[in-house]
Amino acid sequence: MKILITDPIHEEAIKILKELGDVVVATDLSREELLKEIEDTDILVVRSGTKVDRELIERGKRLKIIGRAGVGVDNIDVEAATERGIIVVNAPDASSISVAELTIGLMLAAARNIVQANNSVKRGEWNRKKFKGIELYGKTLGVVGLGRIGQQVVKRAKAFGMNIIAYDPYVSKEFAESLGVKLVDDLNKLCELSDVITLHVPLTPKTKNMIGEEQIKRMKEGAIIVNCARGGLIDEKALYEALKNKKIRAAALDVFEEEPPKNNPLLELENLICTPHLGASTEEAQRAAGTIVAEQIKKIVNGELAENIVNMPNLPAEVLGKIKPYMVLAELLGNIVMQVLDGSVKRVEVIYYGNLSKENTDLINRALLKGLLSPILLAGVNLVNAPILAKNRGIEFIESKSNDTRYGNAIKVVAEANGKSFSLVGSISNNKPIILEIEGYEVNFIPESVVLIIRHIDKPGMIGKVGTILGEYGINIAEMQVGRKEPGGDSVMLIKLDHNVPEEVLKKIKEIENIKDAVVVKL
Ligand SMILES: NC(=O)c1ccc[n+]([C@@H]2O[C@H](COP(=O)([O-])OP(=O)(O)OC[C@H]3O[C@@H](n4cnc5c(N)ncnc54)[C@H](O)[C@@H]3O)[C@@H](O)[C@H]2O)c1
Ligand SMILES: O=C(O)[C@H](O)COP(=O)(O)O
Repeated sequence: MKILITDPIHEEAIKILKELGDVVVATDLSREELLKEIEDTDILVVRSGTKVDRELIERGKRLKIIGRAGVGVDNIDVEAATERGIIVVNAPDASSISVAELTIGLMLAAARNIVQANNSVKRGEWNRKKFKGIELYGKTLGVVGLGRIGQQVVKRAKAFGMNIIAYDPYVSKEFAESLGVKLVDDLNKLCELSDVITLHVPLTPKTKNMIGEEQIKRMKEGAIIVNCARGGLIDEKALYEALKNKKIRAAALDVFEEEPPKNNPLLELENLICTPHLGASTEEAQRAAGTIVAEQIKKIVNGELAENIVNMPNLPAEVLGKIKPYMVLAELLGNIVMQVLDGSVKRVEVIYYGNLSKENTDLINRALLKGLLSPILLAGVNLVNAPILAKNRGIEFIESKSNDTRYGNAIKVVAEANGKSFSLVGSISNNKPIILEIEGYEVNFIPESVVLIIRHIDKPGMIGKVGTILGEYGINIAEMQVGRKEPGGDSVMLIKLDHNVPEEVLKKIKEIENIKDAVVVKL
């Protein structure tokens, strides 16, 4: 397995990755070299320096995982990766404290002209008047984005005696209050009220240029603005004008719209201080980002669920622990359904029962679709792309939740293909998937190995006839059960076998009088 690392990552992370495969560290590749290297790469590990676009992803025919040793995935075409079933994984918590500390550092530097004063002294000057600053104490700090980093900034700014307000439409007033922050419901209002503004939101179409001419116009005369989030959040032209005419006292940027900045007029301004995207560049953050992402990759390679997969819902470890057995069950149910229907599935309905119906079932749905598609698609179905693949094949997927407790925590799957329908109810017993109902008939059956599913009319001797044919061909029965609603009526036989059933044996079984249908399911 080839693991290609194209940005500098911590040596501890490289050590972990070396246990998994052949690591190639190549941090100075040209675009052409990168396009060549990716062709036989299984796992790509990057930071923000490598542009992982659609072209690169499509060239990576063997690519299965893209690891981002850091937070932002805006340099990765996650959509293109998802379509190919490539898992994108990152380390979202690794650098929050480092970025918050840099933010505070830049805020202080901007308020006290530390950078300009340092440069002046080094030039041989001693100008105490020119560099008079302002205190942060008692000033209002406007935090845009109250996520991981925003919260760390709040904690630290409180120690300076700042009054903190925040704008984040996705957090509650109560949550903000618990941090000692007053939430404002409008970005313009935050701009009007703040002495210092700091940005901690992701760059999305919605947040692009969120600080523009209008917002700057609303700001207090002499406000300070800090951006340690992403270039592109601030309209750099508007910022340039405001810094030049001193409407804004100072700006401190760790990030630029184009990195590294080329011919950017902002760099000529005395009241603009900056760092070259250093937010996460500390020993601690780099060790954490690298090792977290390497451990996540290790989990995925070992077939375990990783917590930080970007193109799948992320659930807290304790929730994941609870639903994991049901993911195994759902995948199994989907697999059985497809093998039984053996046709073009048009519609799949899943119903969750018991306490399971209260959980986030997205991952279970994905597992079900993965199980459903695996028997018919040669390769490449995984939890990431299963919903897209199902949609592309025109499969209608319907999920509902029931508070009916008759099965306990259970999953019912009803699917239709070529005018035929098939249903199964499954649950977990002693940590193992179990079938509780098949086509409405109650059973209690652990599905594994090879299962022969027979629909028949309940007549004396049916089991014997099937058993005799299997015996003639040396096929051993490990377990068998019959589900029926009434004696003499339609019934279902479930037979677990130690060996596969050849076509001719299946044909003979189907020819037995009163047998309506027989299918072999391999698990
Ligand atoms: N400078 C660096 O080296 C560096 C390092 C790490 C992260 N970052 C960047 O910092 C930013 C924040 O990272 P984080 O880990 O705190 O992210 P996060 O996901 O934990 O928090 C983002 C917050 O922004 C809020 N938000 C989203 N859209 C918003 C909008 N339109 N208006 C207001 N709030 C909105 C969300 O509700 C969330 O609370 C990201 O852009 C990330 O890429 C930069
Ligand atoms: O999103 C991030 O993690 C930061 O922007 C840091 O990027 P870097 O890993 O390239 O330093």
